[in-house]
Amino acid sequence: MSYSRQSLMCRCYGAMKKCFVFTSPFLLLIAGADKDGNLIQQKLHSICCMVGEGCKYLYDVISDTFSWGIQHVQDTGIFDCNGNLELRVIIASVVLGAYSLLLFSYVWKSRNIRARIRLKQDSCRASINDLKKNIIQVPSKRVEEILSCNFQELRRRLKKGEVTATEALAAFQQKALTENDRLNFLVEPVKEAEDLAKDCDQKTNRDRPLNGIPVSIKENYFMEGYHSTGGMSTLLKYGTVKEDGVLVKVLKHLGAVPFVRTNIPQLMMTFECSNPIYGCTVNPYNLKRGPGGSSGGEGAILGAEASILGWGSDIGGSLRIPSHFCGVYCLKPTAGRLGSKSNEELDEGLVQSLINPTPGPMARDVDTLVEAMKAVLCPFMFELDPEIPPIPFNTEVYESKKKLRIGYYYSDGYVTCIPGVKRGLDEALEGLKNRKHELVEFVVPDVRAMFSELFCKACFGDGSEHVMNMFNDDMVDPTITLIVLMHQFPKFIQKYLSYISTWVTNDRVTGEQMRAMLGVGSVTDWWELTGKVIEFRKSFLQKWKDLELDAVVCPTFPYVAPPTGAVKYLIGGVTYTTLYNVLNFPAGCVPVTKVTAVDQIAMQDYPSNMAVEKFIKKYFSADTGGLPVTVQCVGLPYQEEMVLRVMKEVELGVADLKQS
Ligand SMILES: CCCCCCCCCCCCCCCCCC(=O)NCCO
Repeated sequence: MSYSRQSLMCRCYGAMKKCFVFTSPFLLLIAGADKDGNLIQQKLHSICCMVGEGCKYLYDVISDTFSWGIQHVQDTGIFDCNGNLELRVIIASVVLGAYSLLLFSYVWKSRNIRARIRLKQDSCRASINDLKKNIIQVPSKRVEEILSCNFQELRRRLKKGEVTATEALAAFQQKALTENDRLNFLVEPVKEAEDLAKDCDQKTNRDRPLNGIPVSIKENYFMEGYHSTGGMSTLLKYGTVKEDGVLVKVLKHLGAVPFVRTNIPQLMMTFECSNPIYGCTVNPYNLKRGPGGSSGGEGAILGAEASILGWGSDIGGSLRIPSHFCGVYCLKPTAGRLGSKSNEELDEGLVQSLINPTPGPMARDVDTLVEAMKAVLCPFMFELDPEIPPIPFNTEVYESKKKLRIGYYYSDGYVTCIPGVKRGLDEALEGLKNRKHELVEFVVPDVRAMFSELFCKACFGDGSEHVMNMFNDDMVDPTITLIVLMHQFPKFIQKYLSYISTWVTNDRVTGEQMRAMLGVGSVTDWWELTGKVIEFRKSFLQKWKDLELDAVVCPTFPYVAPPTGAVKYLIGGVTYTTLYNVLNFPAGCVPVTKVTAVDQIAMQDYPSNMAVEKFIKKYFSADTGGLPVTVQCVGLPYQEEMVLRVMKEVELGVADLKQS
């Protein structure tokens, strides 16, 4: 699908609107001015003085522009401003008329957007209700029996014919429908699931590696006949996808049964899970809190045990953050290992290729992730997408008994982890030590610069223009209203606001991030940014090599699931995950513990210098009991098998600790 025509129209419309909105006040001022423009200038001055000293610069700019406007009008002699009332009335009427037109077009557009959203919502609701009515009836005891199987056990039973694929599907559909009423992780059920399951029940198909395993799929994955919107209703206009993406084709080929499509945040660049089409998903452990994002629907469905294997994607933490918030396992592969033709990233035709997203599996134990990776890294996928390096799963690395040298860190130097998260890492490290692995302290480089100067500049290198064009024809979810609103201002005002925000938050990263989102200026700047990313990767790799590490274990995120709607105050935490996207290192998450009452009391000593720390203190000192904590295991590029091995070691080590 190509967005170029829409993009051009949006750009023209957006530019015209901006031009008009920002120049018309000046026209009105001119219309209302006396001969020298004094009256209005005086008013402006007193308003700016009232707002405060900080506005002096703004006043100067406006005042200069205004004087220039008056002068220009007088010089050209087009309008006589010397008290000619009629002319002023004409200017004022034209401006107000144009404003009314703008208002009308806004109302008209909103109406269309709402209608488009309602249509999709109605069709999703109808699909869910249809499934509720027509679901294959399986006795509840049988459902419980199926749901209590782990992946290996379910696969064994399916293979032996002790459980049919149709029964397995019905069990997970039932569970998903029930849990969805409480958590809202469903976008829509997959209608063909029953046919796929029936096909799996043919005896000849039983040997396929994932035969009959129901899998949940994030909404941005391409599936024939389904919309892939990333929560942007404007993309509904392009209709449903015409062909399955690579991973969906591979999963079906392996016998998996995609049975539901799950929710995401609008734009997929935040870790809330809310958008104007499908609504807000909540956390299975605490309904007032979010499941994370952007693969938040996957986090919630797996956390609620209504799926056994899910597929999400990650460019800044979107697999790892929901895993951490919902207490499930995930693997973010090296971008490239599973290719790039599986899911919608909202930028097809306009691709940022410096920091790449990657699809990846989510599950309820390490073994499932291992089996999923073993299965999909197959000749069928390598043939389907020759750009994927034909590297099958390296069982030798995964099963090796060699003792490992593992780096660790408790802090990346920016946002301090809350006590529950630190304790989680303590336990993981103790488990690893007990299993005779060598632990080495690892100091990560300056993540503040990495986040704003590399991650945000790369991801929003066009000054957020592409996404803002899409918002011209969409509703904005309340979770990102502030940041989208800010991008409506001219760049110089955004820059001004970024400095104010650094001062208000006592945190230079917030301002730097805002400026980074204004984009890079030229191709030379982009090349310079590319050079910086390469240099950062090189020096990080050197540090890793100097310490002769096999892997690194560290916090996944500095805090646990936040209240819904609070992410906008807590963005800073994301440096723990974005680091490994900038580096393009594979990373996976293992649940290790849950927040306790003691952890909550220990929040008293949490720092509160920067605004983000104050918010963390506010949101995580209470009501966090029982929320899951994971640790992040990291490996070198294309060493997913090593990451999985370390994850398994952590899983076993922590289990041993709990038993002793
Ligand atoms: C101009 C409007 C932009 C609004 C979006 C809000 C931007 C917040 C600043 C960036 C923070 C980055 C968070 C990253 C979250 C994870 C994203 C991710 O991995 N997405 C996966 C897509 O497959």
